[in-house]
Amino acid sequence: MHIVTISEMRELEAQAESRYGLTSPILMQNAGKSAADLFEAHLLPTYSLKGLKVLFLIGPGNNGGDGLVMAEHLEHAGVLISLYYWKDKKLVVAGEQQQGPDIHEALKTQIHNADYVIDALLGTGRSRPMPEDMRDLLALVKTEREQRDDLNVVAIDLPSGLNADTGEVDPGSIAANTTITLAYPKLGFFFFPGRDYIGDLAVGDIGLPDDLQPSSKTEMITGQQVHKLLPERPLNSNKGTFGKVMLLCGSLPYPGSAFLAGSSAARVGAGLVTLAVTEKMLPFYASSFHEATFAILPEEDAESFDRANALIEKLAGYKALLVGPGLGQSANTREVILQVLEHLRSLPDKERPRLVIDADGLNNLSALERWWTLLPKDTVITPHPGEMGRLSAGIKVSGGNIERLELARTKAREWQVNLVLKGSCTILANPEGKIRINWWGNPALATAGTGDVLAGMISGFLAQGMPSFDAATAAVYLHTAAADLVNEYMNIERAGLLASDLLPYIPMTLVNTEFSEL
Ligand SMILES: NC(=O)C1=CN([C@@H]2O[C@H](COP(=O)(O)OP(=O)(O)OC[C@H]3O[C@@H](n4cnc5c(N)ncnc54)[C@H](OP(=O)(O)O)[C@@H]3O)[C@@H](O)[C@H]2O)[C@@H](O)CC1
Ligand SMILES: [K+]
Repeated sequence: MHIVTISEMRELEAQAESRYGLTSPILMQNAGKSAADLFEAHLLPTYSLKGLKVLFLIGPGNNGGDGLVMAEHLEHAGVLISLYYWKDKKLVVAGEQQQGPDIHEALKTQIHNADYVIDALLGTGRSRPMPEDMRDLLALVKTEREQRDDLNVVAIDLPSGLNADTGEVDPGSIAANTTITLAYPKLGFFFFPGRDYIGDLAVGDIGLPDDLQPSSKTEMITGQQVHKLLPERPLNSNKGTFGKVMLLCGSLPYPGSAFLAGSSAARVGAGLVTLAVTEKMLPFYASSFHEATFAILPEEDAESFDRANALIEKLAGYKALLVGPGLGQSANTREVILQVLEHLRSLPDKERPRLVIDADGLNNLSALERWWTLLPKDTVITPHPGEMGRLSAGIKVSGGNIERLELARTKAREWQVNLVLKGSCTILANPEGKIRINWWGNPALATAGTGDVLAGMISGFLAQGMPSFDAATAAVYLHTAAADLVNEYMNIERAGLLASDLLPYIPMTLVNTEFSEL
């Protein structure tokens, strides 16, 4: 699904009118109806609309207009509606305009009684800081919600005061429990602080014709998209059908990473997983990872040439190679990586295993001048912000702010790689400047070994012949989906997820994509 900026959204609106006669009032009718439908279908699984108390905060522009249309639909469905028009300071309860000197007190009562407050004050037309009286209004809602957690705030299009391009927020903005955005998610939703203000995201349909598409090259990854990307599983198949993946991972202080990455490759459906390990490490893996096969390499103090060659000799017939997790950063190991890269570059396209480089693979690379010139075509790299900083000559990279986006786009082009810049809302960028962003994040993933799982999943998809950018896309989405399942089924509310908990849930995430709403 496209992600749009404010100007891209305006351009679409203009085209809708000039090419299809879809004027602003028509779009607004569609928007308000769609918001009401989403409210009913998704927001109220446990309530009925009849008798529900909903207060609408109505702003001066079209965002307020959307709110009014939504209110009308909900009123027909039996919702008890009150409307507060911010600009005119007018309060209407059940169709009656409230009179009297103290509208402010009457408004406070409405907020106190409401089940839901709909924030339809400002949308994409926000052009300056919020006036004090709008901040005060939202502060009343915020205070009330602090008193009782059964008050829900639903933002129409976006939480008022949020900058839809950058994710910056006004000091008066309040976080929504749910945002019903119209037509397409806005870029600012994916970056902090904005990300924290969106709550659950639903996307309303404003009736734009299918062939009217935004010019943006930025997409939000959706389950439906991933479902289409996943490889077929024909009946007439054997383990060769789904490809072999080789892992150059793990070393004495970090043995677990090869297990985690290899298991993840198998869990997304790779036909065969081979760990390239030394004889010293073999007993550990042979006893913990029964399904793996092994390529035995010389010990780590052997000549790098011999270590690399032992791997290269075994690589024929493999469709994917993962290098890095737990590998260590000795000069000898760096030499091994260099020789393996040289070998991969020398192979014809069809015979070349597709490469994923993660963790110590990246740390080793970043010690080299112009490291990106050493990579074979179609490589995927998966840095977290710290690794990204090292790869980019020491610049500081944030975990979730907007400047990550341009950095990812620029570097993927310059380095000619498929870049997975991890963080909250992981960003993927390909050499052609295409961007995909993962909306879903899960703080429980901030624990050791989850990166190994992600890298393993990517390599498992590559083994099945998926193009590199798509393999990374599917893996990133399913990785957070697996964490959500762990939270749900293991009842993990806050912390305590182990990377290995993800493994048994990965297959379920593949199936679930078929039924995902977004
Ligand atoms: N695009 C589409 O296709 C569709 C868009 N739709 C909807 O329209 C929304 C965009 O509508 P919009 O352009 O009217 O802007 P909106 O956000 O309602 O506010 C503008 C008003 O607020 C004012 N104002 C500005 N800043 C302010 C501030 N800080 N504090 C106070 N006031 C401020 C400004 O007034 P002025 O600057 O003139 O004083 C103006 O009156 C979009 O988010 C979506 O909900 C849908 O209906 C369907 C199709
Ligand atoms: K709003």
